Amino acid sequence: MQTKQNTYTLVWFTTNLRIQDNTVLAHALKLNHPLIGIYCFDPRHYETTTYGFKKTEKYRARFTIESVQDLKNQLESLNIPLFTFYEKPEIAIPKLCKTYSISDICLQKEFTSEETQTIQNLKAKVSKHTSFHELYDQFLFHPDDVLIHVNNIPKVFTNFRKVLEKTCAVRSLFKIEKQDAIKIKNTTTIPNLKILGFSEFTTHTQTAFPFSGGETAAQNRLNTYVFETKKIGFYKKTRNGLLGTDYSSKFSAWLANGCISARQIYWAIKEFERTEFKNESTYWLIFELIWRDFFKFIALQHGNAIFKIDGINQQSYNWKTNPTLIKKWCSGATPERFVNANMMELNKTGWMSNRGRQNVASYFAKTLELDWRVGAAYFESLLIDYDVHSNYGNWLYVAGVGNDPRNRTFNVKLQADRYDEHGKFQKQWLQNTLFE
Ligand SMILES: Cc1cc2nc3c(=O)[nH]c(=O)nc-3n(C[C@H](O)[C@H](O)[C@H](O)COP(=O)(O)OP(=O)(O)OC[C@H]3O[C@@H](n4cnc5c(N)ncnc54)[C@H](O)[C@@H]3O)c2cc1C
Repeated sequence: MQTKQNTYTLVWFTTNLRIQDNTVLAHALKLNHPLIGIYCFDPRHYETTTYGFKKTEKYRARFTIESVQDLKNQLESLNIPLFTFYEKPEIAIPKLCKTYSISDICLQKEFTSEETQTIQNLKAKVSKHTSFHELYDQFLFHPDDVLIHVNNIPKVFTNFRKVLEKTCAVRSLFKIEKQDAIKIKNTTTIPNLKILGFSEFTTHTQTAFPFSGGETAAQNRLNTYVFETKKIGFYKKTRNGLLGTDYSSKFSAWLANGCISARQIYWAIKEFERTEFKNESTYWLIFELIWRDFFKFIALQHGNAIFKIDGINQQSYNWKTNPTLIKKWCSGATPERFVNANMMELNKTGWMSNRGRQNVASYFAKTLELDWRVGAAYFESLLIDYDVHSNYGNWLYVAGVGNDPRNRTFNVKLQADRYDEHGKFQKQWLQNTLFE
């Protein structure tokens, strides 16, 4: 393709770390200037928060480094250089704009406060002549294709799902082609764990999430889980599991940083249904992807209320902030073995199953009546797959200030009996601690 050579388009990668089916990248290419990519490891993401723990712990930090390394390799194969900095975007990007003549900046459209504030800060610092192009790319169902106004998004998931399934289609996938080579010297490097403030570490031998970050690893997992092993065909039966890599898809971490799109997973499942078989399980994974969209639409609808103690319900409870109880929960030292085992798993691996998350969150917010935002912030710190909408949406839901119409409390003893009948999971994480 002929491109205009004097000016460049900058693609600012955030949580869309892939080249294929990347709406922002595709849009940038249409502007017909040569492309430069940038990714900023934002120092604010690696600071200690007012709750006393890091905003991002080592597990997600390493997964992000791996994802950005893979993105850089993928972009190189398209002749697009990726500049990487350990600097705030509002500082790094204006500097890059001064070095190169950048006419357009393309990025994923965001709608939560920290992200939008960073974008505002940047806009204030670059030339008025630079055009910004912000595009949604994190949804399964594109917000522009959803016929109901965002203010009228149903509060109950089932109603939301039914409307979307009836009235909305998932957009098709597109391929990004190789570009003409451009002569730009890129000497930037990807920061290592040490630079981000961590020591190197080895992956726990019993982790349920032994995977690496990056588009390549995400595509491998998609192929393995769906087509090679056909485990997708048993998903509904296994999804409440606690041990091993295959009880659920494990797509969440790659989805959270955009190494894979929800659309790519959806269309892979459709292909599987067409060529192999279709059953309740193949549908159920799509059903779960709609849950993911639900919390994104709730964030879009309610803005900052998703971070407020009274949540989207404006529901006041007598929340406690007992530091000893919080510490015991975080370190897996409560009177409940099942809660402790899950917290141990999280602390040692950065992973916890959905069943585990529901139980420990319910125990924190409903049984101990602790300020749910502290629990959510702890998850934000530790989880490899932390995603702002899914994390805060689920915490609101479990804490009774969100979208659960039944406002349930989990009985963790009964849950342990049901989902860890022989105590294998509890033994794995509680016994190990005695020998470490
Ligand atoms: C308190 C709490 C906090 C959570 N925090 C996060 C988070 O920060 N990031 C995150 O991705 N998920 C979060 N979840 C949702 C869910 O636990 C994980 O998405 C899931 O366990 C990831 O495993 P998987 O990819 O194997 O999921 P699968 O069971 O294979 O599901 C496939 C995909 O569907 C989506 N999904 C499944 N369940 C949910 C759900 N309840 N809400 C939203 N999306 C869902 C995920 O994208 C997941 O990758 C949270 C749940 C709870 C109860």
